[in-house]
Amino acid sequence: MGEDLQKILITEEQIDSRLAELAAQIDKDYEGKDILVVGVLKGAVMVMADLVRKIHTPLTMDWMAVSSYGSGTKSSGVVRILKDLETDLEGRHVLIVEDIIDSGLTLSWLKSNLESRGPASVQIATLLRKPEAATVDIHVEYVGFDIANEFVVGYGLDYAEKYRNLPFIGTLAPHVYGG
Ligand SMILES: O=P(O)(O)OC[C@H]1O[C@H](OP(=O)(O)OP(=O)(O)O)[C@H](O)[C@@H]1O
Ligand code: HPA
Ligand SMILES: [Mg+2]
Repeated sequence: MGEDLQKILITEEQIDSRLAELAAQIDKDYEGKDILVVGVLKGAVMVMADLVRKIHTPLTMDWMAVSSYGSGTKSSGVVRILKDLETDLEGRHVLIVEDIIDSGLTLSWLKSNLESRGPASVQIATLLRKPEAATVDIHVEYVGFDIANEFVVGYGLDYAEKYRNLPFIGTLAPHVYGG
């Protein structure tokens, strides 16, 4: 797997300390409330697992699976629900946890979908964001790192379902894409 990588963009240690900062901010902002943390499968699994363990505010977890990428590197723009939440959102403080905001299409669709279910609030936490790739304007409360507009893998992020288990964020060598 090593020869598939071009470079490491964000190390395991950098991810860990940035998530601790985000968790501290979340604890401050949600003081006195219960949070319903919604993880977006499959990419957000690692962020979700590591972030919630650093949050001290009472919380429950639920999962949603949506997909807009299929097996390629470009968003199709069509978001499909593959698995819905099991929780009633009425009156809940919802915090969506994502691995990455790229075009923003997935989250902008997901946020309005969840907002239509009567929650008290819906906010977003994402490990990564690509400001140059945004095609929709979406307000995000908690951002781990803004990165350049290149395809990244690791720490939950895949290319054709591979590399999710890398403990860091990296970029792929051109030969992996068939280049
Ligand atoms: O901002 P966007 O351009 O919409 O891209 C971001 C979304 O795309 C990826 O998910 P994907 O649909 O590939 O599913 P996965 O999490 O199972 O990999 C990623 O995990 C985000 O959910
Ligand atoms: O850069 C990316 N890498 C992996 N999956 C993704 N889904 C959206 N953007 C990306
Ligand atoms: Mg995802």
